[in-house]
Amino acid sequence: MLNKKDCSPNYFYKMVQNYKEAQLLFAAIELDIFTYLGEFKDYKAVALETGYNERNLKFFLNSLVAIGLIEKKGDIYRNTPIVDRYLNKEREVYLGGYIVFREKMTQLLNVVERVKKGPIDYVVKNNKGVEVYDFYKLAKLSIKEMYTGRVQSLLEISKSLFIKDKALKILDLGGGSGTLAIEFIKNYPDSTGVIFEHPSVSRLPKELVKEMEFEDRIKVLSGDFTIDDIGKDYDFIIASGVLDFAKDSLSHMVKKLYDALNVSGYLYIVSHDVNEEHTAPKQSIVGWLSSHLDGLDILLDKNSITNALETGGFVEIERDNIQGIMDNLQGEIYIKG
Ligand SMILES: C[S@@+](CC[C@H](N)C(=O)[O-])C[C@H]1O[C@@H](n2cnc3c(N)ncnc32)[C@H](O)[C@@H]1O
Repeated sequence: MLNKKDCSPNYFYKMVQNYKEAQLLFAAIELDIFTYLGEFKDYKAVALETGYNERNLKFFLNSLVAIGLIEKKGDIYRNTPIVDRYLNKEREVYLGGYIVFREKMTQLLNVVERVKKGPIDYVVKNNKGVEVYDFYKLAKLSIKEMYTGRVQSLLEISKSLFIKDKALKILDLGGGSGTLAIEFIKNYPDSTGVIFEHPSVSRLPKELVKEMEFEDRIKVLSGDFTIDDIGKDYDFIIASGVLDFAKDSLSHMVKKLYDALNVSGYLYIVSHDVNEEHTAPKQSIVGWLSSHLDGLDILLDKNSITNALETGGFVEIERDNIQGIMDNLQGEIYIKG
C-alpha cells in the first residue's frame, strides 16, 4: 500500500513550479535584469534605466527574489553571488546567451503534434546532426562556458599524461570553437595541433586561431569527419561530444581514430553516459528528445561506445573521476593498445 507521502500529488505541482521558475529565468535573461543588479539598486532606478514598467518590474523582481535568483532589502534588489557571476554581462564569464541558446536548441515545442505525426522524412534519411543543430552558434556561445570546468578538466587530465616540454601533436575532433585545442597548445609550448570541424563551423576556430596568433602551431581542417581524412601521427586526440555524430559508422570512426594515433597515443572521449534502455541520465534523454522527434537517432549509449572502442583496440585507463565537465557528460581516457 502507498504511504501518505507517496500518495501526495506534490510531485506534479513541483514540476509545474519548476517550469514556471525556468520561464522566469529566461525572461530575466532576456530583460537583462541581472546586468543592472550587480549592486543593491532601487527597482525605480532600474525601471528608469531600462524603460520597463515600474509597477510590473517590482512584481517581477519580487518573484525573482522568491525563487532565489536575487535578494531584496526594502525596495532595493541585488543579484545573488552565483547569478552575478554568470548572468551579469559586466562580469568576466557571462552565460546568459549560452543558456538561452541551449534551451532553444533542445526546446520541446509542439511535442504533442510531433508525437502524433512522427518525424521529418529527410532528417530520418540523412540522420546527420549537422543538418539539425546550429553548431556554429553553439560553438560561438560555448566559448566562455568551456572555461567553467571543461578546459580545466582537460588540462588536469593532460598533466597526468604528458610532461610539459614534450613536443606533442594533438587533434581536437569536431572541436567547435577549438578552445580545448587552443588551451592545450598554450599550456604545452612545444606542441602543435589540428582542429577538425565541419565546413559550417570551421570559420570560427580559424578566426580564433588567427586572433591568438597560433596559425603556425594550429591548423584548422574543414570537412566531414565520417568521410574525410582527419590527419595522422597524433599523440592525443580529443573527441568531446562528437562520437554520437558518427553513430552510423561507429566502427569505421573508431578505426580512423586508432590509425590516426601514434603508438601509445591517448584518446580523450567525452560522452553522455547513456544507459542501454535510453532512459537515463535524464538531462541527456530529455535534452535530445526534440531532435529525436525531428527524426535524428544518433545518441549512443555508454556500452556501445565502450564496446566499439575496445573492439577497435583501445584500452581504457581512467574512469569516473574526471571532474569539471557538465553534469550529464563523462570524460574518459583510452590508450591505443
Ligand atoms: C556537441 S558539439 C561538440 C563541440 C566541442 N567538441 C565541445 O566539446 O564543445 C559537436 C561538434 O561536432 C561537429 N560535427 C558533427 N558532425 C560532424 C561531421 N560529420 N564532421 C565534422 N564535424 C562534425 C559539429 O559541428 C559540432 O561542433
